[in-house]
Amino acid sequence: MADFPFDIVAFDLDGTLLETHRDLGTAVNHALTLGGFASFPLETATDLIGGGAKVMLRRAIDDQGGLDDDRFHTLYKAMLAYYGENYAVHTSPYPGAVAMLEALAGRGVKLAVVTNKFENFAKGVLAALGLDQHFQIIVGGDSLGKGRAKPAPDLIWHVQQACGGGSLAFVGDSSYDMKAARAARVPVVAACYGYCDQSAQELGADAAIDSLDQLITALETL
Ligand SMILES: O=C(O)COP(=O)(O)O
Ligand SMILES: [Mg+2]
Repeated sequence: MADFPFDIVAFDLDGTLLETHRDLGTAVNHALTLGGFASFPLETATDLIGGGAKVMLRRAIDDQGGLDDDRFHTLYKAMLAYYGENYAVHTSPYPGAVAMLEALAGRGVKLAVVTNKFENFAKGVLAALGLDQHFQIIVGGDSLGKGRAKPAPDLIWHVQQACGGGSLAFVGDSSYDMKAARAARVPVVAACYGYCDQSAQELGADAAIDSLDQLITALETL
């Protein structure tokens, strides 16, 4: 039993543990350029993140008039290939991430990642940043198959089971995370510094934090 109100803390990745928008945005821009579309400023990539790579490219292309399925698929594959080679160029953990993960582990809490990124990208980027060893399990949008990524509850239940059961709290930055946690019937903390597609109030989390330094106290007072 952990010396903490939760046995397991599961984290979203993009916009929660890692600042990934520059590398994701560069990969989208690579595909947009190949397709003859205008690229966009990397800072605005934050608005496209949350639903996984395909949703991200679809939103960027639909903003410029859309594309037929075959050509979209070609650009999507090019984007994934580019990202797979360049996912840790301008990606870093948010301030306080490592200290917070170590503090939770020191209190006997099991840690997991539940992202809508592809599992191999999530594992690759965490390994490149030297963070993978903190986690008992890392799952992505493709880990359980179609229709089981967030906002479905399945990935959260999967990591809960893989960690041996027990109480779980979830931490995420987007409406996908809030809906998945609600569907899984677990408490959720909103990372308001992330790529939130809604205000803290609209996200309707059980607690909200402005930095990862605030997470442990937020979880203790849920
Ligand atoms: O890459 C995305 O769009 C989503 O990733 P996340 O679930 O880690 O936020
Ligand atoms: Mg996110």
